[in-house]
Amino acid sequence: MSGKLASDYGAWKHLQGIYDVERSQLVLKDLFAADPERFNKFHKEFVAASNPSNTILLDYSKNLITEPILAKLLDLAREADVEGTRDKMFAGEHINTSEDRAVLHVALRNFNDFKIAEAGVDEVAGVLAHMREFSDSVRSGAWKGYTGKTIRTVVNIGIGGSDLGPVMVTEALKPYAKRDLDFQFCSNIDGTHMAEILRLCDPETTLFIIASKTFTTQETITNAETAREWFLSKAGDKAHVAKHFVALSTNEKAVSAFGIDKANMFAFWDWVGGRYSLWSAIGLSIALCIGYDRFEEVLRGAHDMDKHFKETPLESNLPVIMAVIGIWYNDFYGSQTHALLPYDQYLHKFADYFQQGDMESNGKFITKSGKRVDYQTGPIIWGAAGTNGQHSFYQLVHQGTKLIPADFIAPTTTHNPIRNSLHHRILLSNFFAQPEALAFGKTEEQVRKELGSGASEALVKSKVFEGNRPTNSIMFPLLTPAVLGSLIALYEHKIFTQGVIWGINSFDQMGVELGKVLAKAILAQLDKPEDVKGHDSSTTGLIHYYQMYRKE
Ligand SMILES: O=P(O)(O)OC[C@H]1O[C@H](O)[C@@H](O)[C@@H](O)[C@@H]1O
Repeated sequence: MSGKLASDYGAWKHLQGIYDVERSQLVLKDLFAADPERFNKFHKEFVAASNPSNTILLDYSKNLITEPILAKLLDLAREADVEGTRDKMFAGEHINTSEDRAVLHVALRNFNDFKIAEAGVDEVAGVLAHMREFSDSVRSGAWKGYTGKTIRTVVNIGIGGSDLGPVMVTEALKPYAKRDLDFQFCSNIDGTHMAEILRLCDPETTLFIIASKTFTTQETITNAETAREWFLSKAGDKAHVAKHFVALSTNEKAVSAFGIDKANMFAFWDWVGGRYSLWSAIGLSIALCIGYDRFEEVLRGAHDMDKHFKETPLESNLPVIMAVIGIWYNDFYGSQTHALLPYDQYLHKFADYFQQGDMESNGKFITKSGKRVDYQTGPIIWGAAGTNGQHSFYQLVHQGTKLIPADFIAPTTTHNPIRNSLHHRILLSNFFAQPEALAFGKTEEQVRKELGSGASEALVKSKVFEGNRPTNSIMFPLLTPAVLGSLIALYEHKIFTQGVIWGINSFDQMGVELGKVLAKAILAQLDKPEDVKGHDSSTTGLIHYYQMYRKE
C-alpha cells in the first residue's frame, strides 16, 4: 500500500492529458474505419485450463480507446501494484486492513492448487464433503422430515451476500435444477415476504436454511425465529427442529443458541466476505438445487478464472482489461453508471447480484490510508435481461445525454432451442444489433435520405443517433455451471482491480452500519409518541404520522 491517491500516479496524469487532447478524436466509427484489424486487436478469449469447453470471449473493440490508451491504462494498474496486491490476496495476507482479515474467497474454490497458509483453509474440503453428504441425502429423499416424508421445499433465509448469490445462481442454472424440489428465498424483514413464502410451505416437507455469516443480522434472525415459530406451531415438539433447520454461519455460538444442532451447521470463516460467499457453505441451496457435483463445477470454473487472473500478463488479463476500461469512463469521461445487460433470461438476477458485489465493494470515498479521494470510485451498477431492457430504458442509453458504458452478455447456444432456436436467433440478433447501433449511430444525412424531402427539421433531428457509446460484448458457448463460475469470478476480479487502483478497501462495508444503528434506536421509540426523541423534525414528523394511523 503506497498511501498514494490514484490521481497521484504518473500514468493517471498522463491519461488525463490524453483525455484532454485526444477525446474529440476518439470516435468509434473512425477508429473502426481506420483499422480493419480492430476486432482482432481488441478481443481476447479465455479458455479454462481444466475444461476447454469453458471459454469466454471478451470483445472490447467498441470502446473509446486506442492501443496507446490501453497501454497507459495498464501502466496505471502496474503503478498501483495490482499484481503485487493480487499476489498478496492469493497468499492470504490481510489485505482487508480495516478488519485485519485475509480475503480468501479464492481459497474456497482452490482444490489444493495454490498454497494458502491461513487458519481455516485446511477445513474447506471437510465442509464441502459435509455439503455433498447433506445435499445428496435431501435430493435422494433419504433425509426425512419429522413425519417421515421427503423434503419438497427449501427456504433459504438470509440477506445481502447470504441471499443474492444463491438466488442468482439457482436462477442461472435452472436447466440443471431438480425440478421436484421448490426453492424459496426469504430476505426482507417485511413480514409480507415470509408470510407469502409460508403459504407455499408444508411443515412436514420444508427445510429451512438459515444463512448468515454473523448470525446477528436483524432481518435474518427475525425471519428465522418466525419460521421456527410457524414450524413448531404445527410440529409441536422442539426435537423436530433438527430435521427441518440447518445453519450456514461463521458463528457457532449464536447458531447453537438459536437451537440448531452442531451437526446441522455448515461453517465458513471470517476471510469470506458476505458478497463473496456463494462459494462457501452459503452455496448450500445451490448444491441442493443442482446437485453437489454441479456446484463443484461452478467452483472449478471460478478457480480457472482465478488462475487466469493470477498468471496472465496484464495485456491479456480479462478482469484487468475490463477494470481499466471501466476506470477510463468512470474517472476521465465522468460516466456515473455501468450497465450489465445479459441476453439470457437465466441471468436475469445478474445485475442485482453485482449491484451488491460492486457497489458494496467499491462505493467508498476513503482510501486504505485514510485519505479522501479526489476522483470517482465505484460506479452505480444496474441492468436487466435483454430484450426487456430495450423496451424500457434503452431510449436513454441510445439518445439520452449521459454516457452509459455497458456490458452485453450472451451465450451462443440456448438451453431452450424451441422452434428450432428461432427465439434464440432473434434474441442474438438484438444482442449483436444493440452494441452496433450504440457505437455507430445514425447520421442526419442517413435520416434525411430515409425520410425524404418533406420531413420537418425537428423530426429529422429527433431520429439522429450520435453513436460513439461504448460497450463490451461477452460471449460463451452455453451457460453451464463452469462458465457461470468463471463469469462471476471475472467480475469479482474486475472489482478487485479497480479497488486497488482507487486505493480503497474493497472488502469491508462500513457504509451499511449507520442506518442499522439508527433503526435499532427508533424501534425502541415506536410505541409511544412521547418516546420519540433526539431526531430532526422530519424524522419525528414521519414517526408521529405512523403512530397516528397504524393499526396492529
Ligand atoms: O450474512 P450476514 O452476516 O447475515 O450478513 C448479511 C449482509 O449484511 C450486511 O448488509 C453486509 O455486511 C453484507 O455484506 C452482508 O452480506
